[in-house]
Amino acid sequence: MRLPIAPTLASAAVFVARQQTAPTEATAGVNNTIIPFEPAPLPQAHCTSPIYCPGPLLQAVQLSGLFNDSKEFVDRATLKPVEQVVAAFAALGDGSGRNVTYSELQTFVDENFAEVGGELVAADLGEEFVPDPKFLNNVTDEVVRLWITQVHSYWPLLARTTNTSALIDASPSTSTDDSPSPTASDATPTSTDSNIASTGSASVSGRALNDTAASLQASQQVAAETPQSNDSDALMMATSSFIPFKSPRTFVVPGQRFRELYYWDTYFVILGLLRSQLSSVALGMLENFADLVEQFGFIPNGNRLYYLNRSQPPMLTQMVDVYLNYTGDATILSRLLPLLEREWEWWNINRTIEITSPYSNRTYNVSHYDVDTSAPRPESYFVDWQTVELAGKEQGLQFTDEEKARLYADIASAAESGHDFSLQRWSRQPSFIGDLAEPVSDVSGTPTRRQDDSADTEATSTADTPTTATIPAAVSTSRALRYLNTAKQIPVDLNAILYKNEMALARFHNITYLPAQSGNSSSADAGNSTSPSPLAANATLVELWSSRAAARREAILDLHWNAELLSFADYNLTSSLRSTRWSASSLWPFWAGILPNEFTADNQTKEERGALLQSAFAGVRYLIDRYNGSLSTTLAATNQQWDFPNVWAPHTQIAIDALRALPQDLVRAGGVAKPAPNGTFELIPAASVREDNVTDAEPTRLTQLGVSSADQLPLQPLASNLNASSHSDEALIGQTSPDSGLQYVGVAPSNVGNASSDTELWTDTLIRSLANRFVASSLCSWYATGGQLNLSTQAGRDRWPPQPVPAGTSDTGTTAAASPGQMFEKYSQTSIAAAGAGGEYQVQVGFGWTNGVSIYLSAEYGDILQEPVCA
Ligand SMILES: OC[C@H]1O[C@H](O[C@H]2O[C@H](CO)[C@@H](O)[C@H](O)[C@H]2O)[C@H](O)[C@@H](O)[C@@H]1O
Repeated sequence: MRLPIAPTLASAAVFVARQQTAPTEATAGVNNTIIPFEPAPLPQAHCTSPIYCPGPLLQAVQLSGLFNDSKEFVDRATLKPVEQVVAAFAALGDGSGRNVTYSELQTFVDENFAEVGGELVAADLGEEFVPDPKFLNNVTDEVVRLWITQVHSYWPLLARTTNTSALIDASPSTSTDDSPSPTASDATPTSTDSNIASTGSASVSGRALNDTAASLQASQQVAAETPQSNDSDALMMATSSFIPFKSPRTFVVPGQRFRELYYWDTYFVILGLLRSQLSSVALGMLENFADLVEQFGFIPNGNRLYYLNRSQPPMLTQMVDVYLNYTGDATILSRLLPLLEREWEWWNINRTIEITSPYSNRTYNVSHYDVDTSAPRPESYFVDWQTVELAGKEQGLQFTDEEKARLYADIASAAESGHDFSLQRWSRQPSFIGDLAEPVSDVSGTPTRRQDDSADTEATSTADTPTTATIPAAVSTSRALRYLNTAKQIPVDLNAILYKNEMALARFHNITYLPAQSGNSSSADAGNSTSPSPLAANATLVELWSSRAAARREAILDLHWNAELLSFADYNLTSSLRSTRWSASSLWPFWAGILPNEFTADNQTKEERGALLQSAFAGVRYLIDRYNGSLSTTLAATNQQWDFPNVWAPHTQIAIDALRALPQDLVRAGGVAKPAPNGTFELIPAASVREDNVTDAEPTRLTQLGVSSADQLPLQPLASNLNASSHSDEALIGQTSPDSGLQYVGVAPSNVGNASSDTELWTDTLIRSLANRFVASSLCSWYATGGQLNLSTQAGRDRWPPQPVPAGTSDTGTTAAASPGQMFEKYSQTSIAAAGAGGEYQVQVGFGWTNGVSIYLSAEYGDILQEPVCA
């Protein structure tokens, strides 16, 4: 959206301009404002487009304030060949990129760029799309069934394919298998190499991601009609940031500003697509990812040129696994298995380091997020540039060029994690998240900062440098990204994913199967074998992948498992300690099937070990009791979107799958949910742990949730109607809400469904609660934004009367008219009928993974999902 001149951004542009050394005419009025030029961004090896990658043109446009969201510019195709656009930009100002004015730039953008999204068109799902897929029969509650039927109907709104009439693939290198595509894995051993050590650690200089970006530009030529001519033959070669696939297959986008294919989102989308009987769409997405691995050796964050320097949580192997399990179609492995191995090699070479455990002195290869960049993310240029370049002006943080480059890399690395941003997970010393100055705004106006501020007392200087600093108390949340050091964290979820991938690769090599036949949807890419012979299982590769998995399991148990707290956690290379703060990432190893020795050793009875296993989830149980919503990412209220109170579909899914992955005999031995006469907080394991190695602080007694007492956690605000919305929170009962002045009362936790029997196993209780909570969040938020349920009874219609569509929310980001009622990308743990908030962009709707997980939960747990209470 072009802003006439948005007051905030325009004034920011003026403000920014005044920081520069370049001449400025700011006083002559905003249209004559000089766009900042210095410091010019450094050229980037993995992003070389003169338009969509860091350079004078991108910097001028993104810092001008012309676009409210930097992503809008980089998603616009040009109307002219790239050379002409670059030449037009060079003619502005004094010809060097300096002294360009706002109004000049506005004209330049108008004349040279198309509207966003032209490379994609809505895809027709054809006859495969049925309005009433079989899974609906599993959903017993009428409210849930009517809602999820509509959610299922949103797939066509999110289905896209390449607009072939707008794209001319001019690059043979992107459309043939045999074209030179020098990537990481070309230079590395394949899985037939059994020398694991040879592919061990990586350094920046060892990065093998080649400069494919320049050659890629030729593949993104857009056929565009010149706006100056009515001649329909006047097609000319334009360009865009879109990376086309080999075939224009259908794929599902997250929605709204996320108008391309996203990597880790797709795992959760596919879970829903399969249950919606859209397996060919799921397969097409697997094939799209296969194209990307063939072309680049890895899967970029999304299929945009500006995402080529980073990936996302590596979930393709898991996508293949769920597809294979659901459809039984092992033929897909003939094309995909070598590419899954190739992707693993990329992570091994580019994102794996060798570290020695302080706990055991053993050395391991572990993976982390570590993007090679020294410039702002093109799609978030404005905010990144502010974070880094205004650090001196705003906070007295005098970054060296090297420190600036490091911070840009840590910002991009957080984006690679998929958790952009979490101050708790990616800050230098997560235990020192200060008394952040800005309150969380979406929690009924109640600041929900942690009350344990003891660690902040010495960190109040605003001139700390990032090499030593934690987040000072006085720093606002929007500026706290200056304290990221993502690459120094060893993320427990990433290593759990890679472990699970290694296990899956071992399994895949243990299958004998027929390769794809011609006529099969994957055959076009798999070759034209007319009489395929079976591909045999390969014992050597089973052994190789099993040993890789075993090595990573050892590392995870050593570095990430806290046996006293019975919890996994990220490992922090700066403090050489596991994090003491709880996050949903702690559940991923259980999802991956890693069971620590405490639960398997035979020095305890099975019942004792079963009880211990239940304690490993005591924190999760307490969070369900304490808050209204599903599981949030962390318990630190930082105003970043991957911290409290935001709830994301992936975490509910992984938590449920973690519980499902536990060995059933142990679960049965653990029995029903333990009684908690004094409240469930008391069930949470606690231990004396060191929170950091920087100060000489004594070990602190902390629970699995990273606090010593319940009152150190953010509050669950009460709505004015206590009876309808409040629920059991034993730590707060009797206290007065600072928000409403009302007393907290104890009533049964809401929106958790009903126990199937008195003997319901503890895991089933948690699964039922989590599934109901997530469905309640997405259903209630959908209803609150105009979603309509046409119930069969008058009583039902009275409970769910049509809601007005609130002003400003009628644009679903898909097709507005078709669906009032919004499915959000994120929700809130403290409110059952609200979207999540915080972060660098407006909360988005559509929404791929929310719909996928909602459909999955309805299909798998339709018999225990209940009509929610939305008040
Ligand atoms: O533009 C800012 C960032 O947006 C993306 O991240 C968020 O949306 C993605 C799509 O749903 C999701 O995969 C990610 O987990 C979200 O945090 C993008 O992936 C980032 O790279 C980008 O910088």
